[in-house]
Amino acid sequence: MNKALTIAGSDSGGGAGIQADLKTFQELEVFGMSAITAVTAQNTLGVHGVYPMTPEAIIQQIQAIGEDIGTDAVKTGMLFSSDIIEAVSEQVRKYRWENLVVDPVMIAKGGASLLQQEAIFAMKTYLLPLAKVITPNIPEAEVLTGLTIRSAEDKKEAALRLVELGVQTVVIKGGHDEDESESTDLLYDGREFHTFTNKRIQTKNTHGTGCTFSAALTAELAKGASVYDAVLTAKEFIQAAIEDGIEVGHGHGPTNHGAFRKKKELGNR
Ligand SMILES: Nc1ncnc2c1ncn2[C@@H]1O[C@H](COP(=O)(O)OP(=O)(O)O)[C@@H](O)[C@H]1O
Ligand SMILES: Cc1ncc(COP(=O)(O)O)c(N)n1
Repeated sequence: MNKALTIAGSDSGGGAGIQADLKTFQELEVFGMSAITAVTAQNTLGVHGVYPMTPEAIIQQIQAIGEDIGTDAVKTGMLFSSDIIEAVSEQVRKYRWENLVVDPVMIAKGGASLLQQEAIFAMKTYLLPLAKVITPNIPEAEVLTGLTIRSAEDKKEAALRLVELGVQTVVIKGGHDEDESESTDLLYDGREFHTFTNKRIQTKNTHGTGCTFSAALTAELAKGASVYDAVLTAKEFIQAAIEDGIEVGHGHGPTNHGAFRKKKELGNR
């Protein structure tokens, strides 16, 4: 069985972070492992508390996996501080983990900060150059490039700049796009642009969409898929998960991580 490791924050509400990643790995038949960078007290209404782990505790979790089990792919999510980013980058380099997906998580949907402002330098300097794929949403791509992104052309310009930072492939996600009918993700690998477009689903239940998308992409890379094919599957996975979103809590509910498998099983009958 192929293996994937997520290095990210815990979401007590179960829709985003480590919980979303592990559910997604399981659904895509990859053995999931985790190194927790921070514990958040979170539900569908927002983030109520953030408790970062020490860099030592994070390093030890990663080493426990690196020294014994190993992994076929790694993703990072919420990393919170420069110290954590530096520690994680050093471990990824040490184990030569090349299938690295960096989801540069910065702000939760409700507005809470999941990355300190000063950590953006460390993210760009130490972590992004190690990444095979980075998956910023539009506001994150704006912070990383200093550009304002409104049009499809702006997205392309931002992708070009992000590849200049040393990343192999950039996927700028379109969830925050102004387009009301579609959600388009843009892939750029330093040579070609590809777009992945699906119908925009009108729903408030989008908690954890970014985490789930990047976890699906990581699981597919762990199984040996090309980046293009992994993005294609991740896009299908998130579309099904949003379509079948779960009504729990009083705010932004989670997506349904089981929907993609259910849809495939129905299609195969
Ligand atoms: N309402 C929606 N309908 C269809 N796809 C969506 C919707 N919202 C987000 N997506 C898709 O979900 C994935 C995550 O995107 P996004 O919401 O931008 O990430 P984040 O959670 O990091 O802000 C992308 O593939 C995006 O196109
Ligand atoms: C612990 C943690 N990590 C990440 C997110 C971002 O979630 P989203 O996928 O909705 O951007 C979150 N809300 N909580």
